[in-house]
Amino acid sequence: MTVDQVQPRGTSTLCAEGVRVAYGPVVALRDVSLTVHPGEFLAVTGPSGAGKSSLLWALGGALRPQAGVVTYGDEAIGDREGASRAGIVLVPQGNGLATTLTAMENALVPLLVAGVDPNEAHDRVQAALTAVGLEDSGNHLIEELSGGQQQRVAVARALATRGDIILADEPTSDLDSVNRERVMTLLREESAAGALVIMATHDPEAAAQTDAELALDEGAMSWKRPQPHRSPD
Ligand SMILES: Nc1ncnc2c1ncn2[C@@H]1O[C@H](COP(=O)(O)OP(=O)(O)OP(=O)(O)O)[C@@H](O)[C@H]1O
Repeated sequence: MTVDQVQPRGTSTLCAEGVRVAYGPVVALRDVSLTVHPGEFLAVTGPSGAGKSSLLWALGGALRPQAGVVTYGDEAIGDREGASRAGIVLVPQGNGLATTLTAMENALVPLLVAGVDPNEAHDRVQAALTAVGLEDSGNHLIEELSGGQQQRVAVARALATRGDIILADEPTSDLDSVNRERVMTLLREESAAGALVIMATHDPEAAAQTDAELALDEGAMSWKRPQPHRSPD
């Protein structure tokens, strides 16, 4: 996919205010607040168990915080269905693909559910698979693909959906350096076209390619590299 094929995106701001997430006695996020604008590319970093996935899931409506609120524009994000309707796309850690469907089928499902014309959906998915270097793998079952190829299918599925917000949980963790750069370029292109992109990562080189870096440590946040527009604390 080339930059001029990337569609312009929404104009709303994603906000989290005082978000707390706990799993029973385990507190995964403590009082997390952030505001992210269209076109921003944000990295979320921190050690294993720091709360990165929990933050992405809360922002994407996939879990409900015990306290605080997530809003996208004027809309409160309360569940995954509403978030999906609002254009929030999740690339989950471990890719979330159905192993007994093909790569093409996995990426087609969300488009067809959203009512995209089947021919257009097919073209979009083929373009996205080509963009991640898997133009010949559309008819392969997910279980026939390597871990890195599966991860690229998950990225292609998100690209084909053309969401306003892409929440990508360690989207480059299984990739070699060539494919990591390919995926990072695609995510940067999405952000340059106005998508709001938030990526959890353990990879400092990937994090360095974003506009800002939010660090989590035992659920508490700090800005390792502040957002360009953000006033100092
Ligand atoms: N479903 C769950 N049930 C219980 N505890 C959970 C659950 N999901 C996450 N946790 C706990 O919440 C904390 C934060 O987990 P989370 O997956 O958000 O961290 P992470 O930074 O994404 O970790 P990693 O880098 O290993 O993916 C951890 O202590 C984890 O064990």
